[in-house]
Amino acid sequence: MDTKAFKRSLQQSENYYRKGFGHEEEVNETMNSVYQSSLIQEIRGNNYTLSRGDITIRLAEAFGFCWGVERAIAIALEARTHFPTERIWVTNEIIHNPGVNQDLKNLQVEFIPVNNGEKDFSVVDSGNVVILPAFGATVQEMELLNNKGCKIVDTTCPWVSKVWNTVEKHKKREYTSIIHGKYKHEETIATSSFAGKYLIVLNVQEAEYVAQYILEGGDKTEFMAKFAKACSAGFDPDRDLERVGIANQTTMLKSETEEIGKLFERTMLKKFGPTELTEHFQTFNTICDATQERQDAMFNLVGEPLDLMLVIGGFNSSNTSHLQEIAEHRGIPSYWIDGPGRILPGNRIEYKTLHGEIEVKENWLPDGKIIVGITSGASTPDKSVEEAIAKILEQKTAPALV
Ligand SMILES: C/C(=C\COP(=O)(O)OP(=O)(O)O)CO
Ligand code: SF4
Repeated sequence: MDTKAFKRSLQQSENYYRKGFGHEEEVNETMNSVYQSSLIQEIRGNNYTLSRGDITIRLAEAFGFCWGVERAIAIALEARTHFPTERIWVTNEIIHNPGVNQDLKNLQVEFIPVNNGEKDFSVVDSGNVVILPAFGATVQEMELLNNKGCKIVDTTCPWVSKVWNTVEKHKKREYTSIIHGKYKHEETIATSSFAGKYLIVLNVQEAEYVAQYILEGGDKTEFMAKFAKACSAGFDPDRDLERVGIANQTTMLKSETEEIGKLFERTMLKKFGPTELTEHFQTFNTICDATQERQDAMFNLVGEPLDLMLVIGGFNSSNTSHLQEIAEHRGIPSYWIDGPGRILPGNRIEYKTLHGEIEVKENWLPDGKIIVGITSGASTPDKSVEEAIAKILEQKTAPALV
């Protein structure tokens, strides 16, 4: 399929919407009352600090809803207002926050069912409204929905679309896209659907393995087993790594994306020499500002003398996982929760570690004076942070049980 031509014709279709519907005022009011927090605003205005008794809360200087997330939720809410009686679907979670997805369900927005790992689009009828989430959707899904005669409301973040344009450029000039991302993540699945040849690398170690293969060759069977689910159909490492371009999932660890880009640049330089470099390597900066700001703020925060960190965001949220990673690598006790409900009575917390286990920690807030750092992912409403702070204050100021 000529994905670029399809995208262009879709954008001209009268069944395709990617802006609001003129209900901004009403929707902004709802968003403010449901997701914003005056307490958090106050703490922001107080040098990101709140002190009560033995406890000091230090907030990261950038956290919470990014522009793309606010935009996606607002467009979805506007679509509900604009199509009050139509059946409305979302192809996936709109963003990785359980509370926000539940809010949409409460408005009778339905999610495409998944059976045996496959989405079942047979439930969608012509004339239904289908929302594409902030991560986007694959070009095949867009085509299918368009052929069905659905109204498509596209909330894909423009930063994500920028990466799609990048892989289109690679494809046009026959570069293989090396995508730094998670091959199972919706955004990376969508991005790879616009790519020609591609290979997805999760981290620097995987990138180093590929770079070494480029320079020295290696065991092709082992290579293909390692990247079986992370490359385009018919991928051949001996043929398809001569010309590479770098792309990324927008929410990966920024420093890692940069390191991977430099690694492939050095590799191609070594293999082909400086005069041939541009024929074999292409890179564009597609790290989104929000990811950059939240990770930079987190690095600043963990440089302070904190007793512990609380990281709030959906358990399937990639950007939140990287905030947790920064704290864990720094050796700070860090608790990743997907909402304030994980802070339990009796000074206990149910949290996720980077390795994926859900654990319960007793006495997670130590006695005496403590400093707690708090941040939240790009899909977490400030209201959740407010509620978490309220629970911490309640715990620390409640009289001890004897
Ligand atoms: C929509 C989006 C980011 C917003 O945060 P999310 O937590 O929803 O998503 P992600 O970090 O990618 O797992 C994709 O860039
Ligand atoms: S994290 Fe960046 S790319 Fe993702 S939705 Fe937010 S602004 Fe867009």
